[in-house]
This record gives sequence, C-alpha cells and structure tokens, in this order.
Amino acid sequence: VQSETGKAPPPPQKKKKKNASVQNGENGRVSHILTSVIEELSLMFDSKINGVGVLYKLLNTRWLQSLVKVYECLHQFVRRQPVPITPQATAVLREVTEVLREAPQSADVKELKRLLRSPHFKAFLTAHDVVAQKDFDPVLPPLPDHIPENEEAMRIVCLVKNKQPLGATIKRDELTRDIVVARVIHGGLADRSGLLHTGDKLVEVNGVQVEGLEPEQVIHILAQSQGTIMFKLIPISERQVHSQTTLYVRAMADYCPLQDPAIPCADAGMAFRKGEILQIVDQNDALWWQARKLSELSVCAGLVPSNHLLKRKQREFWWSQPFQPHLCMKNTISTVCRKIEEDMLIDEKCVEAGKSHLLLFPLCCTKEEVYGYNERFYIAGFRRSMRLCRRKSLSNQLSCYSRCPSSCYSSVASPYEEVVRYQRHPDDRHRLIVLVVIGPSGIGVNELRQRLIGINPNQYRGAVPHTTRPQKNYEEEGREYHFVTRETFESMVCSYRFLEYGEYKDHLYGTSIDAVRTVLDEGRICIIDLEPQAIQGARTHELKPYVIFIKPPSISCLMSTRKHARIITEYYVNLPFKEEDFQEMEETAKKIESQFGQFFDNVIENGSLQDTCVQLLSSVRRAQDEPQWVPANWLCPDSQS
Ligand SMILES: Nc1ncnc2c1ncn2[C@@H]1O[C@H](COP(=O)(O)OP(=O)(O)OP(=O)(O)O)[C@@H](O)[C@H]1O
Repeated sequence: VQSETGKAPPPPQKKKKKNASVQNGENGRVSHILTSVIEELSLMFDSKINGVGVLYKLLNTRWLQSLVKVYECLHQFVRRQPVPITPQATAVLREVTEVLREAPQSADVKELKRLLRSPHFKAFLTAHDVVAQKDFDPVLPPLPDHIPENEEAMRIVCLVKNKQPLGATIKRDELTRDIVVARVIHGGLADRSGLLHTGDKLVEVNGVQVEGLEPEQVIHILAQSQGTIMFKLIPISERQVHSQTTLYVRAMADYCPLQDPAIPCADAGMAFRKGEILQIVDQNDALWWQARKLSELSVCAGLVPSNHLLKRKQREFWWSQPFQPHLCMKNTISTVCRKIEEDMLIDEKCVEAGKSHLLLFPLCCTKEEVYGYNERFYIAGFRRSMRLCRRKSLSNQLSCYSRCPSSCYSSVASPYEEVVRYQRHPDDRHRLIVLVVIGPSGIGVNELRQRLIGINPNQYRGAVPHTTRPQKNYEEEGREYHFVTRETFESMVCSYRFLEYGEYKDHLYGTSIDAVRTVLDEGRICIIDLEPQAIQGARTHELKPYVIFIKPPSISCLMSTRKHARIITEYYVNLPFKEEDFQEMEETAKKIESQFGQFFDNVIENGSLQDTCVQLLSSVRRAQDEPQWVPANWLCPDSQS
C-alpha cells in the first residue's frame, strides 16, 4: 500500500500526547479500540512495514474520529430507546418566537430568532413531531367482528403515483375468473415498491370492488386516480423466485409493439431497431421478455418478444410474402456475373482505363517512405471490373434476401444475438475493418479506403485479392493480385477460404481470409470493403470485424460536394454525377441500412471528404483501442445466441 501522494506521513509523536478527539471518546468501546490501534501503529512506524503510514494517517483523520463519535452517541440512544420530551415541538417553537419578539433585541436574541426562523430548523421540528406522534402508520380500516375461518390473508398496498406508469399489467385468470397481476415490469414503480407480485389477486382498487369488472374497467379506475392508489389484494401463495441473469443482446430485427396485435399490453411494450443493444432483464415468460435499451438504462423495462416468439413471427412474415425463387449469393454469383457479361457490353477500353486509375492508385506517399526505395506504392484492392460485377449481383441479392423464407440468412434464424463487451488487448491482432460497399452508388468507399491507407501505409493495409486471370508484365505476384489457377481458386471456394468472390469475363476474383490474415499477422490494421451479404461470413472469432457503413449525406450536400467527383457506370468511366445518381445512392443506402443495419458497428455520413476521413480514422482507432459490443461466441465459443 502506498499513500496517494507518495510522500511519507509526518513521524508520530510517540506516546507523548494522545489525539484530543480520541481521548474524549475513550470510554466508548470503538474509540477505545481506535486509540489503541493508533498507539500500536505509532510504535511500528519505524519498522518499515508497508502501509503503516497510510493506515496511521487514515485512522487519525478528523472525519473518521467524528464518525466514531457519532456512532457511539447513536449507539447509546439505541440502548436508551429515547422518548420525545414533547410531541408538540413546533408549538414550543411558536411560543419561543413569541417571547423573543417581546424580549430586548440583544445580538444573542437576534441570532436565536434567525436560527428559529430558518426553514431547515422548522422542517426538522415538524419531522420530529411526526415521529413523536407516530403519525406515519397507515390508517387501516377496522377489522370486521366476524372473520370467517377460511378468510384469505389480504394485503393493502398503497402506491403514490407520480408521472410514470405503475409498471404492472393485469389480466383475467381463465380458470378462476379473478383479476390478477399478470406481470410486474422491471424497474417500474410497482417493482421498486416490492409490494406487488405476479399472480396477486386484486380485490379492491381505491375502495372499488373489482369482482365482476373487466380488466379494462380496472385500468380505467387506475388511470383516473391521482396521488395515492390503494390496492386490496390477496397475495399469491407460492411466489416463484427466479434467479435472473442479465443478458445483453443485439437486436437482429426491428420490432414495434404498436403494430403487434399479439402483445399482451402494447403500452408496456418496447420498440427497437435492428442493431440496438438490449439488456434483457427478465426471461421468466417463455413468450415475452422484459428488456431495456442500453442507451436508456435509467428508465423501466418494456416487453419484447422472446427469441423463440420473434423467430416465429419472422417466419410467419417471410412465408406470407409472395414466393420468389430463392437465390443464395455463393451459389449464384457466377451465373449472375455471366448474365451481366452478356447484358453489359462494357467497353474494354473503359474498363482498362478504370483499372489503371483504381488499382494502381498513386498515393501521396511513395515506396521510398514505406520501404526505402523509390517506387510508387500500390494499394491492393478490387479492380473496377469486379466492382461493376458486384453491383449486379447486389441488386439480385436484395430480392432474394427480402423474400427468402428458409434460413439462407442466419439472422432470420436468430433475432437476438448475445453480445459481450470486448476490448482488444494491445498484444492481440488488430480487428479487421470492413467498409460496406453498396452497389451502384459511388458513395465514396473506395476513395475513403485509399485515403485511410494513404495516411499511414505502414499501419493500414488492404488485402491482396486472388484472381485466375493471367498476370500482366507490369504486375508482381502478391502485389496487385495473387495469381492462381481456376482449379486452385475453385478449391479455395469449396473450402470457404473467400470472404467474397465473383466472376468477370471468365476470370474469378476474390478476397481470401488468408490475405486478410497476412496483413493482420504483420501487426497491421487490415481495411477491406465488402458487400453487405458477405459481412456475415467475415464475422468470425478470428477476424472480429468492425463494420463501418458509409452513408450518403442529403442530396443537397451531395450536389455541393460531388461537383468534381466521377461515377463509374457500366459503360463509361469518369462521368459526372447526375441528380438521379444521387437519388439512387440515397435509396440504395436506405435499403441496405434497413436490411443489414444490425451488422454495422458504426455509420458515418460522407459529406465533406476531410471530415469523413477524420471520423473514419477515429472510428478505426476506437475499434482497436476501446471496448465494443461483440457477439458472445467470439469470446466464449460455447455461448448461444
Ligand atoms: N466526400 C466526398 N466529397 C467529394 N467527392 C467524393 C467524396 N467521396 C467520394 N468522392 C468522389 O466520388 C467518386 C466516387 O467515389 P468512389 O469511387 O470511392 O465510390 P465507391 O463508393 O467506391 O463506389 P463504387 O465502388 O460503386 O464505385 C470519386 O470520384 C470520389 O473521389
């Protein structure tokens, strides 16, 4: 133990003089013990025992000794069981004030008058009288003379209603036809009182018998009541005691209680959006859980469908949609791309021009700065042909995802994902950073990724993609691409070694997990862009991806910031943006956010390029250095979602 300042305390005056405040309380047991301990400590002061000085200082502090004194005084009073001298202290105060008014106005009299007039003193005497007159016990109605032997024990519960709801729901018991408390909402007024429990039978509310009333009529009485509400109830005989474990989950679906006819009480329900972190505080009911939003932990919980129920609702919803042939990304991407190839008729020159612009994007830093020799530094990434190919596949995938009744998408299977707080240890590998690409957009993902890597190519890197197309004479193996045969590529696909892949003009292109691993193993931060459909495949315990969605700003902001920007279309490169491009950008972003928002750790609006870069950089840093919510099975693979 070290003192906070690190300085040694002043040497004690051994046994010469006891601390005055301690001496005063020497008759009391605690102060007596305290005095002996201090004396003992002063003897050990020179023995260099770690912590002696701190303890000596602490025990000698005035506040501690005052506390001991207060404790001893209270202790004496507890033993004496004091009775009030008068239950009318406020009347005495009035008399004294009267007398003082007539008395000669000396300084003492003036001071006394001031003290007696002070609101605190008056409130203190009022409180004294309430206690002295025992005015705090509730006035109970007199017991009837003849109580039948089988009369059940009743409880009278008074709750003072303030602006918040009572936090309990009632229902009619189907068997007994009684009105009972259906559930008590965690953190609500009823729960905090500890007096109402699920299963308690209501007999009276504010003096009105509830027998024969409908639950809605009882609710009406409650709604009309102001101030104190008195319940007369028969407590449930065997109250179930549940040991609750708080669970944190990420909502993988949206929920709105007002649109759910099945919810037992819509007012008690809690709406949530996919991606929000919920604290599940009660899972006693198999169908309806109680939860709070992480952003609103102070308010009382609300009802949400249980995992099982929400899953059922989702399935019902999916089945109720018109049937569409179901396409899963990985099975169909080649077919989709071939189809595009037939349709697109891309001008070969345009594609080549695009490639040299994008793939060999010259950065502000040269290899001289990075590696020590003077060559341009290249950022590895998808070529433009692949980006164009992606776009078509994306527009096809959306219809598949939105109408697919089977569990081709695992979020359908699990509407809540259990999450835990995770902070990367400085010695651990960095988390993979994924920027979400959203098809025919030009939102700026590529631009931002390149700028970020350009800021510090030693720290940030892209993953080198694989391709089956022949190597060109200016290309280097492992720099622009890993050049592999079609057989090798296909065998990698079969063994799930690609995060994302596609085909263009009979050549396959893809980002492999191995390529990401290589960057991470070098101690760098790997930044890749992925289509939203591919995020799920990247969400593994090993890569722990942090997913950033780059979103377009308002159309007016796009118009003012994209004056010199260039869009890539299927037929042209370097084409200025038109208003319809911005509209399409906005619509696509909305669709993607509503379908995949549950996977986004951060959403950044790309208005001013400079501001976005700053936000992106700090988001990437936060992902690596600050605690974040991640799926529980990334940390403990046994946990269930
Ligand atoms: N904030 C911005 N302000 C101005 N121009 C921008 C901004 N962000 C991107 N741009 C420009 O917009 C154009 C399209 O950006 P980029 O190619 O990065 O889009 P993208 O999201 O990668 O789209 P895609 O992959 O579909 O081509 C580029 O000319 C880029 O320089």
